[in-house]
Formats: sequence, C-alpha cells, structure tokens
Amino acid sequence: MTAGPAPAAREPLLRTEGLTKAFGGIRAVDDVSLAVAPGELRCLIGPNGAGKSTLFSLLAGLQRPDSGRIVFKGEDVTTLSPFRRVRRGICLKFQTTRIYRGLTVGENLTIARGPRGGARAGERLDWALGTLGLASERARPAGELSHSHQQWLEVCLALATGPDLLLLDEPTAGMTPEETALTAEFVLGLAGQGITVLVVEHDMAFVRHIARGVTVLHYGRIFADGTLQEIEANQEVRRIYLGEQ
Ligand SMILES: Nc1ncnc2c1ncn2[C@@H]1O[C@H](COP(=O)(O)OP(=O)(O)OP(=O)(O)O)[C@@H](O)[C@H]1O
Repeated sequence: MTAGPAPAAREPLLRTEGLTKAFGGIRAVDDVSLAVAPGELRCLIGPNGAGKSTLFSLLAGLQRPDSGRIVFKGEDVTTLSPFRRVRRGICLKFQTTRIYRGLTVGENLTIARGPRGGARAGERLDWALGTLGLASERARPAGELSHSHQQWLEVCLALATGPDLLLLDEPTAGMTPEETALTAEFVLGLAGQGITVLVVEHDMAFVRHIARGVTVLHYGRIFADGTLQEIEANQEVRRIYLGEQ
C-alpha cells in the first residue's frame, strides 16, 4: 500500500510571532511565538513574574506589544481594541472578578451577552450555569455569591460573549480542592464543546487534572512546551518552577 499525501497542517486559531512587551528594563514578554490549534486546551504555567498575565493582556488587546504580531483566524489583530477582539471571538476572564456586585446574576449575564455564537452559544451558557450551580441563582445579587461562585460567574460572563478562544487567568484562585476539581472538569467540558481554551494556572493539581498541553514561561520567554508528562519529566522545568534542586 502506498502512503497518501501528508495531511495538511491545520491553520492555528491563534498565532503570535515574536511578541514582545517591556516595562522599563523588564521584558515581561520576550519574543514569544506561539501557535494554538482550533479546539486545543492548553495550560500556561511559570514562576511569578514570568509574563503570563502580560501575555494574556496582549492577546486580549488590553496592552499593545512593542513588537511582534498576533494573528487570529488568519487575521492580524495586533492593533484591534479589546472590544473588537471580543467581537471576533477572543475573550479573557480576568484573575480578579469584574462583576457588577449590586446587579443580579441574570442582569450581569444580560450585559455580557453579545451578538456572537447564536443558539449554540446560548446552549453552552445554559450548560455552564447548570454545571457550576448558577442556574438557580439568576435572581440573586452577584455580590452575595460565594467567592467560587463569583469566579464561576465571571467565566460565564466571558462565555456569554460567544468566544471561540477563551483565556482564563487563574480561574481557581482561592478555591478549595473540590472547587478546583469541579473547575477542571468544567474546563474539560468546555474544550469538549469545541471552545479553544488557554489557561494560566499556578495550581498543579488543576494542570494535572486537565492533563493536556503545557507551555512554560520564564522571564517572558517560552521555556518549554509539551505534554504534561514531558513537562513534568523536564528537569529544568522542575528546577525553575516546581521548586526542585
Ligand atoms: N504595568 C506594569 N508596569 C511595570 N511592570 C510590569 C507591569 N505589568 C507587569 N510588569 C512586570 O512584568 C513582569 C511580568 O509580570 P506578569 O504579571 O505578566 O507575570 P505573571 O507570570 O503573570 O506573574 P504572576 O504569576 O505573579 O501573576 C513582572 O516583572 C512584572 O513586575
């Protein structure tokens, strides 16, 4: 049997080329070239100050890079505003909550909802609210929710925009191990529904639960990239990040 032609490489959903952002003398993000395939779920890890949040803020358009490009679905979005990126399908869930605490859960969701995604986005949102225990809380002021439910509401608000690429910055911060496990299951569920997800996370229990591709940032650069197994077996990563000698 003769071998057929090699399958065409899949066009990444997101690509960065030489992305760089400095603050004074510190290169927070330093020449980062990254490709994320459609439907991929990837964790971004690295020591404090490695540049993870800055990279996310460049991807979401909250800051402009000094140099380099961001290409999303084949379009150069490097100079687009955050609002226009959301319209194109990139949405960031912040590390800290940005909900309107005095408004109800339902009102927060109404404000966040955009024109993208149609019925499918609505179904995903209903699934998310049910999975995270928020479906019965629609009439409750968001400020009365527990810490974890506020975090989850924030994820749902990002989801309400109908994203193709969801950026989650430390979604399990301050959560119990049980809440962290539920968040990991939920993120796996999101990926199962075709949403591409990049997650910055310090909690290795979460990263292990997800057990997908991992990118390690260190001093603003991509230090290592691979499967969870490859990253955990990498002695240099263990030394810089996992705290081993
Ligand atoms: N607005 C800013 N002004 C000056 N320096 C900044 C600014 N934002 C980030 N930095 C610096 O850039 C570097 C990267 O910071 P960043 O917050 O992106 O790292 P991080 O990997 O997200 O860290 P952490 O895990 O602690 O959240 C750090 O040295 C930080 O002090």
